[in-house]
Amino acid sequence: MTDTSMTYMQFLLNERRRSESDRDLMTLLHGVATACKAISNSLKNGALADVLGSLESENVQGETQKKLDVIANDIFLRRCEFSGVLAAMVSEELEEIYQIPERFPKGQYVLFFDPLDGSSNIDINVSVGSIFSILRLPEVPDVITYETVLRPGVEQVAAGYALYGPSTMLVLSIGRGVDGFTLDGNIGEFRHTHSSISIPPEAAEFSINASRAQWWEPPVKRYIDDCVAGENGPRGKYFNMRWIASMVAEVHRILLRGGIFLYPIDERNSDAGGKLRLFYEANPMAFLIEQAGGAASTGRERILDVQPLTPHQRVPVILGSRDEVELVERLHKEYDEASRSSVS
Ligand SMILES: O=P(O)(O)OC[C@H]1O[C@](O)(COP(=O)(O)O)[C@@H](O)[C@@H]1O
Ligand SMILES: [Mg+2]
Ligand SMILES: [Mg+2]
Repeated sequence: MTDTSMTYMQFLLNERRRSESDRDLMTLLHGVATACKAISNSLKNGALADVLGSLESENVQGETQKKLDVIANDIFLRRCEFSGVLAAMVSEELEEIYQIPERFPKGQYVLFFDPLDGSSNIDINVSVGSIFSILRLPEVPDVITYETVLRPGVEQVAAGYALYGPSTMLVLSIGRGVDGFTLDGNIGEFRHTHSSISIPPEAAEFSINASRAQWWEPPVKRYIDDCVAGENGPRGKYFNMRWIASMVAEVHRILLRGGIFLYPIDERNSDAGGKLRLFYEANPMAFLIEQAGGAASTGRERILDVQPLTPHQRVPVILGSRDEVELVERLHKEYDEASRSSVS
């Protein structure tokens, strides 16, 4: 039974005592939670406050920025830059690395974040989120370059997300399982509501943007066709489908009731390497999913082992219940082997 009287701050202090995690990591995790509370507040008034709609500007991904993408980005920078524990920040909304201003002390941590995930849902009042990933540098160089921070996902020391839904939640791992907190509007504090979250290995629910089926690779087509075939098909059971178009909301559902989420590489996004970004979407979600007993793959490789090349790199994402992800990986392996043997 989760002791819901425990606040997020108390949880961090306990974790610090139990796992000798250093004080600086807890300071940063507190700053991130404060940023998420402020974003939750900005969202709450929706059309009553001037936060909906798009700007003229585009981000480094070539996407038109939503007002809230920029508001949330500023909130993260302002709430974390003075923490004294950061070496730099990397955001979906900033092309360059955000260097910590000279006037603030620096530390060894790098914060990667997607300030507002599920942006296409903001103006229609559907759940959105924020995603973060934390890396610890061996030392603090004077100037942080991308070479310094382009580390594989296995090196993350913490990751999590905030979900701005009917309630606001924060889900986090510091490498010792996954815990969830719900924002208590009466005291303005996150309280511990979900402890040691674990994903059931089997699943009967998939989520994928089916409008892209025409461009999928054969292994993905095969996997989805078999699910859709239901009881009379090769899987011998019914599979339900969900697509919220907010990765945070999909991952949250999977953490709580299992399932599989796929945003695979396809003919339309293959030049970009996929849709979702490695550093502030795929890596943090893969860290959480694995900590909860699930699996996260590109279809051909464990996401946390992907060797990063560029800061806003995209990768195929297939994550969730272990048995399902392993099945999708097997289908990719068989397909690649068959393709290779057919050309040789
Ligand atoms: O528009 P599509 O193809 O359904 O894609 C939805 C996906 O794109 C995203 O919105 C991308 O994230 P951002 O909103 O942070 O750019 C994911 O949250 C979601 O899973
Ligand atoms: Mg996103
Ligand atoms: Mg975003």
